Amino acid sequence: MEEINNIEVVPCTESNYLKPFRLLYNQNGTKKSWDFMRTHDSVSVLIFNTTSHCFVLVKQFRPAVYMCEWEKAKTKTSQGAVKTEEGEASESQEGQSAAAEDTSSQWPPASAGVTYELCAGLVDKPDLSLEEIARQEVLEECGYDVPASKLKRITSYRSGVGVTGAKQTMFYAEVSDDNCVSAGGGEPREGELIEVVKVPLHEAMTFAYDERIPKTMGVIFSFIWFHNNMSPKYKISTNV
Ligand SMILES: O=c1ccn([C@@H]2O[C@H](COP(=O)(O)OP(=O)(O)O[C@H]3O[C@H](CO)[C@@H](O)[C@H](O)[C@H]3O)[C@@H](O)[C@H]2O)c(=O)[nH]1
Ligand SMILES: [Mg+2]
Repeated sequence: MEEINNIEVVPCTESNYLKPFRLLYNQNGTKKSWDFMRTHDSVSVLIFNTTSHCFVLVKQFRPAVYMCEWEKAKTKTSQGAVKTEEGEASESQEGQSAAAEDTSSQWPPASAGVTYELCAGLVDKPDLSLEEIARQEVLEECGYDVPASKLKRITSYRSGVGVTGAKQTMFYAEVSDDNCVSAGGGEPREGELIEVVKVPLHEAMTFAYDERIPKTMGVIFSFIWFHNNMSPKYKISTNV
């Protein structure tokens, strides 16, 4: 799906997206410190297509996920083999010490960094409501034009409580093929490369609990929310 090359890892000294800080404080008389990142809040949207009875998800390459897989592959290489989540294995090269210098020989395939997610976006436009931002993300990433008033707020929660503590607000959008105005795929100007994928309703629970499919907690939670709140309107199979 993706072709990722010319990979370089460099220190992040300044960012529009993350700002690292250290909080020093006393808790019940004990001196403590905690390192955290300031980042944007976000919205996510569970999209259900009533024409095809499918959930509409996005699939994209996530550098942070990829680097976790790279760390894992590196450890395994030093033990003798490179292995990725999908179970692809390759023998490590002869002359391990020389290979250790050239990290490119240890990069896992790009697919190791691709995850299934709800359509989602950062809250980085102060003049827009959460619903408006969610509406824009549904249009840009998935190609469905739905009015903001049709977005139903599911709930909000803190994501990454140890590192960012940012709030994510989740919405539900019911769409039909008539609302589909483009193929989606994200904003090319922002360098977004997103694949729109459909998960049939009857496969949703199996999909949610299949650990071989890398995905966010939002996908799992929202499928369960749908099961609890939208059935019996739409029947969902739960043979897990
Ligand atoms: O280091 C960075 C970070 C972001 N971007 C740009 O910023 C955009 C952010 O896209 P957006 O759709 O607004 O946010 P997402 O990356 O989809 O992140 C959302 O979706 C994630 C998965 O659900 C959640 O973890 C996040 O909290 C949530 O904001 C990207 O496409 C890039 O264009 C960069 O170029 N470099
Ligand atoms: Mg996004």
